[in-house]
Amino acid sequence: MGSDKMTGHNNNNNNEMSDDYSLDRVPLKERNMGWLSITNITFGIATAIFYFQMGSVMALQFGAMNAIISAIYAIIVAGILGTFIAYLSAKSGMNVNLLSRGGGFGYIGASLTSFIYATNFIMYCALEGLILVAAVHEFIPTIPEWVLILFFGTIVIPLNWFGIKQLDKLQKWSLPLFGVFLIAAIVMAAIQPSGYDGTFWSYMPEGVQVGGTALLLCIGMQHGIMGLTPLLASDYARFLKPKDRKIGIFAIGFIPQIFCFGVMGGLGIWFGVRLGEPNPGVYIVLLLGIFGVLFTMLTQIRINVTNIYSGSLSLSNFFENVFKFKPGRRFWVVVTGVAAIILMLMDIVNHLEAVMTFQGVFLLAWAAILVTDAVIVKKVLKISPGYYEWRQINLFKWNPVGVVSLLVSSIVGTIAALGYMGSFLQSTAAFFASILAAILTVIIALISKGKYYVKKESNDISKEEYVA
Ligand SMILES: Nc1nc2[nH]cnc2c(=O)[nH]1
Repeated sequence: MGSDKMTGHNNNNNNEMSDDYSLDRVPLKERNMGWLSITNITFGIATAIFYFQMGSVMALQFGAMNAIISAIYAIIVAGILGTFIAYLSAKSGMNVNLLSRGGGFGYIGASLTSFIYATNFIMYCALEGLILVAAVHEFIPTIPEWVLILFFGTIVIPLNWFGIKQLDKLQKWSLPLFGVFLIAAIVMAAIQPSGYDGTFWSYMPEGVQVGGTALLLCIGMQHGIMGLTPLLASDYARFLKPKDRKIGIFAIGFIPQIFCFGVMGGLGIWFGVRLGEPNPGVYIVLLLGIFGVLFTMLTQIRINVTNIYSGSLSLSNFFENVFKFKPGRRFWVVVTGVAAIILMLMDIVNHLEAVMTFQGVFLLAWAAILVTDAVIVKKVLKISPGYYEWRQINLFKWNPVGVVSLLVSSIVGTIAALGYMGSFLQSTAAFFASILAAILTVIIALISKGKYYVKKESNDISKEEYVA
């Protein structure tokens, strides 16, 4: 795609798969996707029934109003971060793996983030796959679970073969079907007698009130996943047409958060309260029968295709940076899929709570560092280049700005999130870790005078791609 000259490395794999760009920015002339197409791809994540579950569990345990307030908080924080990150990606043509290289981490520093990010997608892929396997197994218990794991684990691999254009088609065609199933589920729930007499938002379990500990616990649950959606918007926003940028960054960065936490989470609250059941795997099948299984199949395949896509991009970046190993994105699609299958077969996903807690803190802090670096270090203080360098030849291996900020904030935040610093900090750990990460980013950038961002300034980046 003519980008070899720019990267200084051989990009045969990219040439074969014209829409790959796993190790390279998307060149300006290839940024040709409309905002609606890209927003639609990110809806693959937003339609996951995981968000039903979040809403239902929070409402039944901590009260509907606390669940609603925490959802509004999640939409605002994740939406603001997502919009900024979508802007950086649309301007530079890079996803967060590439942005991190010149955005405060250095190229080995950025491989650290890529690796943790990749493991997160593999774990989510296994988690989402197991939800699907459980629903199908419940309906057809004669098929052994391991067969279902192999089948549904494998099916997402070919669905990722042709990159972003294939994702676009898949999400586009399956969205109307999702809409039909969703409306059917809402109608079926509405015509059933409600398990709760009042309006759904007034539901409160015994002894729980609005605000206080119950609200903090809801916020703590939201923190577990809020960092991920803003970051992964970048895998898709980098393909945005420049002329769609104004509306596009908002559509890609903010609207999916409204859908995840607001619409799906809100429906989860309503279903949970109405049916008195926290598990959508149970109530969707109760409401729709065999169609409930098909609905689950659809939502889980939609989300797992995006998990495999983002996972493969992150693994490509890690192995290129650290081992100079560049077998092409498709190789990493297979590795991500197989790793998720192994996690499912070994049944260890449900024993990774501490790891998931760490990931939640880490992802929000990482998003905060990227945004702080762009807005404060690049734009206000102007102590690092106004563009994002991604070529190893021009980069230092490590930049303490992002690496130290992320390690310190994630470690402190995880200790707090695991409950070692009291119950207030347990629920708010990811938020405070991201504030700490932002402050450290500015302090370390000032102390190091931005020395470790680039070895030498480039003069071949178009002004159009500068973010500051
Ligand atoms: N990207 C992503 N976000 C999620 N949020 C909740 N579940 C998931 C998932 O499997 N993948």
